[in-house]
Amino acid sequence: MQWTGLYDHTWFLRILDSLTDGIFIANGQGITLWVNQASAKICGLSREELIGKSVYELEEKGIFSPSVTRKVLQENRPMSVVQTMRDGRKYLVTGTALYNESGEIQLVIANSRDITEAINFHQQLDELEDLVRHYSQELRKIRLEKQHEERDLVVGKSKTFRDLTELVERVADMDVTILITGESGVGKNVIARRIHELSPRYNQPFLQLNCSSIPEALFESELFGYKKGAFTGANPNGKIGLVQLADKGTLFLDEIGELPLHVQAKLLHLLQDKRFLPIGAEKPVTVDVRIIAATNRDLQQMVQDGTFRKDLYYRLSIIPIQVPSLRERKEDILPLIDHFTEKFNKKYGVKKHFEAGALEILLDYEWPGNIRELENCIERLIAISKHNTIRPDDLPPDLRERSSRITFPHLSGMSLREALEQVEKTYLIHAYREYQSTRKAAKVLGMSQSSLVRRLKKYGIR
Ligand SMILES: Nc1ncnc2c1ncn2[C@@H]1O[C@H](COP(=O)(O)OP(=O)(O)OP(=O)(O)O)[C@@H](O)[C@H]1O
Repeated sequence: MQWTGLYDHTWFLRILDSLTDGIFIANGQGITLWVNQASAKICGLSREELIGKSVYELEEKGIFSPSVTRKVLQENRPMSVVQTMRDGRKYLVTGTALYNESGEIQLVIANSRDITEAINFHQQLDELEDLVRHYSQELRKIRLEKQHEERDLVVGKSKTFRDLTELVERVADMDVTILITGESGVGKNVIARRIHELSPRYNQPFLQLNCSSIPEALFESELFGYKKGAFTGANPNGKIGLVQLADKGTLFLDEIGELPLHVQAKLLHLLQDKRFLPIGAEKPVTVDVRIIAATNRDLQQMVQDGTFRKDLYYRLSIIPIQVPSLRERKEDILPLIDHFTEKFNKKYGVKKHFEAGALEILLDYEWPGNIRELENCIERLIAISKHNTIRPDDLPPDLRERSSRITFPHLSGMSLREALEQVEKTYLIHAYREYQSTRKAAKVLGMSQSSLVRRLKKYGIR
């Protein structure tokens, strides 16, 4: 066969027929002129059944859909579509037009390539990646649990707490900035550390800066560091800032609301460009650090007041996590009491426990200082209570008075009169707190207002 033989069109058609890709040729009206064997096979029809048919008709009959030839004719430009055929196989079909001298479409040539395997492969790859991500997080969790046997556990049983932990586990893997909000003592630090420990950065540094503990003038050098001789009084060797020390890891900025405005601007640049300029440096330093911020202040209000940058607020709060107060998840109080009792029994080498009445008061209290207040309270009780059983009258008076339960004083040498006075005092405090007026409280208690006022005075209740 001579090369010149290639110009014989039957030879061209034989070449096209030998391809595994489908070739489908239609004219400018969408009438099928010729298809190669592969294309006929893909369509599930014989060549004779296809030639002469309009692509509009074939599309309507569901032989293929969408028709790339129709799209090329309608939009007058090369097009690609993914077709799913009746046997479920998927094809990437690319259509191109050939034009005549007056610029009208003369032919549309569609090429179909089987991508079923490629798509399946991609899907399998995605599933595999999900699985790897899932198992590596599970492994990190197991490792954490093991470490927590020696260190502190993250305790909680309520639905609110479980939702929170689920959210934490989900966002740990996403390498984004997180803003944790919530009242003081709810566990924002604990959550930030857990996010880091469950993230792929777990074996890199976790550094923490409490922005309320730093004088304004030192913020910039603490976070971003400075070069040799940057200013008088500085360390002559320069200083590496926390941002750089936390490279590849996580930097937790607690009390972010305290960050001065000029440092807010620098932090924003860091978040946007992943680069920063140490004080006195000429060249920026590139870092890969994940920022987690926390606050118990209302940042939105601070934005409105002009004390916190709006752009930084949006940048930080890509994923906001609101940690609920302990009074919004009262179910967690008991497991936390158990946990802290065990922890401080171990610490002080004792075996103390709470009497039911004392537990009731602890469960009933509002805990305005949240988990920190609860933890401190349990530690104090374990450390200083005289007996192994901690009773209601061992609890701090403030806590007893704020509880809405009436507790009966323990038989500890108290006379009946003293015991009754104690009960009376608690009851009066409650009535007064509930109704906020001596007139209303007296009515409910079935006594005169003057007699109530006298008794309140007697017990020093204001
Ligand atoms: N789920 C929990 N299980 C066990 N201990 C917890 C839990 N959450 C918090 N704690 C403990 O409570 C105390 C206060 O927690 P943490 O410091 O994280 O609170 P915070 O919200 O960051 O407080 P602040 O706003 O004052 O910084 C810590 O001693 C911490 O170990």
